[in-house]
Amino acid sequence: MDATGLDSNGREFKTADEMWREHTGDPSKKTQWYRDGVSYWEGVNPTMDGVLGGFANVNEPDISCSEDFLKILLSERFPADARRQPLVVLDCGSGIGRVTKNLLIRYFNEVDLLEPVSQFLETARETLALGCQTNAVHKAVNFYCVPLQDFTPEAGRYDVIWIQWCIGHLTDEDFVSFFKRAKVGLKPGGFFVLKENIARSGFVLDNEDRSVTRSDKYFKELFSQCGLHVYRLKDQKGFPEELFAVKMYALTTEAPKRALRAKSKTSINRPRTIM
Ligand SMILES: C[S@@+](CC[C@H](N)C(=O)[O-])C[C@H]1O[C@@H](n2cnc3c(N)ncnc32)[C@H](O)[C@@H]1O
Repeated sequence: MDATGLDSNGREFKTADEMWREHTGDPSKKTQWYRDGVSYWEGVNPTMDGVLGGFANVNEPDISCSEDFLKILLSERFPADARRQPLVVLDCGSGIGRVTKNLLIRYFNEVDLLEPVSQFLETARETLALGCQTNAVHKAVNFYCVPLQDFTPEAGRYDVIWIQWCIGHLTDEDFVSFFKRAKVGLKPGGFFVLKENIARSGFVLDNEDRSVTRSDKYFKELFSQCGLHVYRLKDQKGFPEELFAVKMYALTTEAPKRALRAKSKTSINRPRTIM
């Protein structure tokens, strides 16, 4: 990737590849990169304020904007009158289960959670067991304590794989390899939702939590390497000005169907012989 970037100390990188080489260029550096990322989150309180970096107030606009997006996607891809099987979702980098509890459990019959920090996952398990709309037809089923780079989903289990505010921990190589493996976990018609902070250009490396904020262009280049297509895109609204912009991408394995183009004027108006 040839995007230029900065780290949180103001250091400039001419290319993302230069940054990745420096931080993850050999197996021991890469192991350390992922260890540092998880250690950072292990030191954070398992609370809403903790997982939202001190901005618990963004929970409400975040969930509301995600819900609007999800409703449209489900109605287009899995219309209620055509559904024959229960809806299943995977919440990746679920933290304390904030997105599951406030959104996913209401729309899906089964939710699986994946989170590498065990105290977060335990908090999610306890919160979800305490009711919060969990019942016989809407329930959290599997709790996987693994990082995304080591996870391969069960083939054909998920209608939706939701990935919010965690993909920045993955190197470009692991990003692409994760999505390629995860595609197999989707049911026919299934899709990914990726919700992420967006850099104005290139990338920004956070040296503290070992995560990279990528630009929209950077993400689109990676999606193309994964063989994924942007089916729909929505900008988050209502967040404080000082925060990064946030986008939601719905990604599919098949290219969006284009409406049949009307015959071009030139072909319509072209002189024809009278039969
Ligand atoms: C900003 S929190 C977001 C949590 C949750 N998605 C939410 O929106 O409330 C980032 C989460 O990513 C998790 N994480 C860190 N490294 C990860 C990795 N390699 N794979 C998956 N998740 C990771 C952290 O443990 C943390 O729970």
